[in-house]
Amino acid sequence: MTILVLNCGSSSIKYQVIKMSCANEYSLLVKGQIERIGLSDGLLVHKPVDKPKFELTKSIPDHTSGINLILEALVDPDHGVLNSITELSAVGHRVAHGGEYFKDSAVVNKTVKQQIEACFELAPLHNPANLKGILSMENILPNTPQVAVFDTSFHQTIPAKNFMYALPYKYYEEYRVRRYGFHGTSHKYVAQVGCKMTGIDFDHSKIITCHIGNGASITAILDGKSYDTSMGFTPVDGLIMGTRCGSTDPGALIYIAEKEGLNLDRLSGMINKESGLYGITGVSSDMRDIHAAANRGDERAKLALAMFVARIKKFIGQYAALMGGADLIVFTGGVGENDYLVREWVCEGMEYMGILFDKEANDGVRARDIIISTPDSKVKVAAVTTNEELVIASDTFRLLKKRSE
Ligand SMILES: Nc1ncnc2c1ncn2[C@@H]1O[C@H](COP(=O)(O)OP(=O)(O)O)[C@@H](O)[C@H]1O
Ligand SMILES: CC(=O)OP(=O)(O)O
Ligand SMILES: [Mg+2]
Repeated sequence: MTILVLNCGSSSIKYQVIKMSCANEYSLLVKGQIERIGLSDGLLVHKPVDKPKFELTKSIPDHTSGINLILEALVDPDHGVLNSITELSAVGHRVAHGGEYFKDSAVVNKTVKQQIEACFELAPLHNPANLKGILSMENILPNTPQVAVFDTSFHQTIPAKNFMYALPYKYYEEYRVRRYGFHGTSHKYVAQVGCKMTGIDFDHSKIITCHIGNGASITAILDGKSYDTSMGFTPVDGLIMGTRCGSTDPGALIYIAEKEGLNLDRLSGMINKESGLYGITGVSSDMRDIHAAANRGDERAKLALAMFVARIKKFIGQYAALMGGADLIVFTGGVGENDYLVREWVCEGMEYMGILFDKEANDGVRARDIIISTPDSKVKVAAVTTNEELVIASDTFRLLKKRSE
């Protein structure tokens, strides 16, 4: 089964073409990504396994134009990996919000599309992009099955004491307002890889996974199950992100809305698209630009970095308290995998909870699975490259196989 996986993030599209012959046997044909969607210098990086890498810088205004660029690259005579798009037997999609509709991945049909759309207002930066991906592929390959894999599924084990908000109970009953959590596919995958690297038993352990990309979330995984997570009803809660504010006093938002006469739409735009690293600095939503500005002496960029790191530390502390400690902390996502300085700053001064950080092992390491705690550290720390696409391909294979039996 030749599967195209599309992972439409808020600022990026990651893709892979994977050939799967059975659940654990696969070969990768190409992986790539489009970055900086919506900024003036969008970038396509296309890395076929058997051919040289291809890169293209151009403005990529939205996800649809991004998908078109990817499809062109897949069949290009020089760096393509397929003769024709019709060689694809299935498409697996990452979908951010599945609400309480989906506890597992699903083969896309009319109802599934309606339910993804029903979650639009809960994940305004993601679900529209995810559905656009599905519809674009449906147009191009109307007879090819598509599977949706949800960020929220892994978090369905979170107990009510951690997923409920202390709002009037009727809003949970009437509207299912609760914490859902996101990046579940990634949190589970990197926790399992981190366990293999450190010899920790995934099913009997306390793990804190930090998925820090443009969107960022932290999860407490107790005995192999998601126990709490920093994103909430929507992906705007928790950590400071590229353009999202993360946890903020709701009273402050009401106050600003009143002062500025913001309607709910503009308030939502403000917390989702104008806040976070971009909002604090006015420079960029991209962490690389924030470092560059801080190095030039920009005080607000320095402040944003300090706030970003402090927020991650606070969540690690909360989750260690909630689980009675931690055996393993994992960093992943664009920042977690590449930004060794952020990893170092987060782990600084954490000896009190048993973290002995290995600065030498960590220094300069980007995009590599590596243990960054010293051998005698009680709490292990690792950086792990996430592979949401592989999990999505496996789920696509599993569901379509089951359907054909
Ligand atoms: N070498 C790097 N150093 C620091 N940050 C990086 C590096 N490479 C990527 N990033 C950051 O990772 C973030 C994007 O993460 P990613 O997980 O790809 O995003 P998304 O949430 O859209 O999936 C951006 O803020 C980018 O600056
Ligand atoms: C849910 C979410 O924030 O996703 P991303 O990291 O891709 O923006
Ligand atoms: Mg992402």
